[in-house]
Amino acid sequence: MSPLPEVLPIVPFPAPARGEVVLPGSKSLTNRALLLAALGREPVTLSGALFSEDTHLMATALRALGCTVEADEAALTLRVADQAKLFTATAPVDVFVGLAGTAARFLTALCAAAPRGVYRIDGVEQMRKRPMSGLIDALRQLGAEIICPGEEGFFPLEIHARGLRGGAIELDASASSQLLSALLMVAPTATAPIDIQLVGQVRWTFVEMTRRLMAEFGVHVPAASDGRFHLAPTAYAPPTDHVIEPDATAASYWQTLPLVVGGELTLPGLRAPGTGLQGDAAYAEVLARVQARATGTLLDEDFREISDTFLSLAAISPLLDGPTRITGLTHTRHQETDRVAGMATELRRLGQDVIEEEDSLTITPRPLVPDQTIETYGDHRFAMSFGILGCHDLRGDGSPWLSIHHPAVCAKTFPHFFSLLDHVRQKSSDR
Ligand SMILES: O=C(O)C1=C[C@@H](OP(=O)(O)O)[C@@H](O)[C@H](O)C1
Ligand SMILES: C=C(OP(=O)(O)O)C(=O)O
Repeated sequence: MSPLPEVLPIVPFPAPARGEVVLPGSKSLTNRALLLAALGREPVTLSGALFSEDTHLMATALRALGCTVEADEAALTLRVADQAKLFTATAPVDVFVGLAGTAARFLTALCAAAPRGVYRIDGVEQMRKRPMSGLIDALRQLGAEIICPGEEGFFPLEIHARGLRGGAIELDASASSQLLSALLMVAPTATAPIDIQLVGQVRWTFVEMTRRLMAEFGVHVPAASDGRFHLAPTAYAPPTDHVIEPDATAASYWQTLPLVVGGELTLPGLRAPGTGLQGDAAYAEVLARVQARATGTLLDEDFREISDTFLSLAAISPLLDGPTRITGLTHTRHQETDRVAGMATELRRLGQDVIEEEDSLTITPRPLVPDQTIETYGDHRFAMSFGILGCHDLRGDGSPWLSIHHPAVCAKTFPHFFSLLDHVRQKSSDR
């Protein structure tokens, strides 16, 4: 794969999209499965795994913590072994989480649950601004010693581990459901039962994914009752082999492309809404409503539970038949970037009428302004979602009219996104 340029002009599709798109494995499932495999005793092979920056960070961290992670990118497998060597280092261990929210939250919980050792965890500058305090508070209530050498409640962290002691605690996971997922996954390793009382709202889809994957790895956690989880100390019993589902969020770009260029794509292995572990599969239902709406009427969609996919729709909203209102977005202001503000800025750059509120965006289509370069703010989803918009043949002559600044940010979850887009464009025009 040749390196992507600093600014990438997107070549419009000359023909409707056709063919098959092989999706990468799910980021959320790969990083959860790596952690859960590390908590087992026997070797575990993950197949269909995602190979990207976020999963590389997770695998590298687990190796730094002592276990073996063998990666075979050609076969898309990750094999976790030598779990007995975890946490055996006598010197402090440095763990780098980059901008990976999953790695950041899951590894913080894992290190705090370690029986011994000193762990220094840090990420990139933007990661130092992402919410951590709910998890830090909860882990401290369970006996963890966590020092924040910078700003209290944010990375970098220094953890002096001595295991988790159990007990009744409160957790505020309103800023990120990953804070709760992280705690749930390590809670069974505590020396006594843990009761987690949630304070504030939680987005449930990714928590359900966590609970269901934990069950596949041998630990059954009853669903929350009145916002309370009860977790008894239980040993993980991972399967020898575990298959990762294709990434439902990554699928959203390819599901959106036919709305932009026509045609149809097949996405082998993608689970239909409600049939797999990923809530983002419900994006297909949003697209069905987009296609069913009467011209000129408002499309009003709550993306709170599937917010990673909101950019996929927002970026192509200039091409839709009426205004689009997208709600449920407040928490996305604290992700890779402030996604609400960034999306408003980029859509306005393209001439769109955008109303930005704390929790929502309302986009009324206006004629697209060509020859603009989309800023990506270090956020993979800006690069990919506007990459799909650029496939629209705005001038009708196949000439690029939209460019993406720093397209390589897609490496966070989908390193070959733009080469795959080229391939699909080629295959579509071959017919
Ligand atoms: O648990 C997970 O795997 C994820 C949870 C969501 O994060 P928040 O709960 O922080 O919104 C989502 O945006 C992220 O991409 C993956
Ligand atoms: C929010 C996202 O990632 P993270 O896992 O870093 O939170 C995302 O992938 O859209």
